[in-house]
Amino acid sequence: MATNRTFTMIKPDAVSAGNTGAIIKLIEEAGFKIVALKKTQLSPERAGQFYAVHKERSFYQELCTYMSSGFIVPMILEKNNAVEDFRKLIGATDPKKAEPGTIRNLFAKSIEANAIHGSDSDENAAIEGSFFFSQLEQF
Ligand SMILES: Nc1ncnc2c1ncn2[C@@H]1O[C@H](COP(=O)(O)OP(=O)(O)OP(=O)(O)O)[C@@H](O)[C@H]1O
Repeated sequence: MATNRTFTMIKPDAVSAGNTGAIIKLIEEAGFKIVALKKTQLSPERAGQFYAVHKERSFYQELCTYMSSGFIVPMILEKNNAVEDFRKLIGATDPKKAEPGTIRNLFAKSIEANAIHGSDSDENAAIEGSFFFSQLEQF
């Protein structure tokens, strides 16, 4: 199961810019099925927990402030080879380096406000999905 799933969230810059629908359309057109979806907002503390792996990085506090600044749309997605294929679909962290046609190339504002998150491994996809969704919601 885990190898066919990934976790994503549309970040505050893209939600507030009204790009949620356009981004979900690209995700579905790329063959991903939506398993779970919600609109929510993180507190700075919850954002800090989600990005705890980055707590020694210089941008950590700024990232937590940004990620709690508005609504986000977390989702669990399903597709063969989901983690790798989704990282390709969203493109590089820095939108200036993201391939044309990728979600970050099309919608990201900066290396921080980069429109969307994608899990980097099957293990993290499962952990991150469970951060936002109960077992009952992950049918
Ligand atoms: N140099 C930076 N300055 C500011 N913010 C950054 C920087 N590098 C990364 N970030 C922010 O931290 C997030 C996590 O960084 P990471 O290196 O894990 O990138 P990623 O794996 O492409 O992104 P994500 O985990 O969100 O999919 C980035 O998506 C971005 O929002």
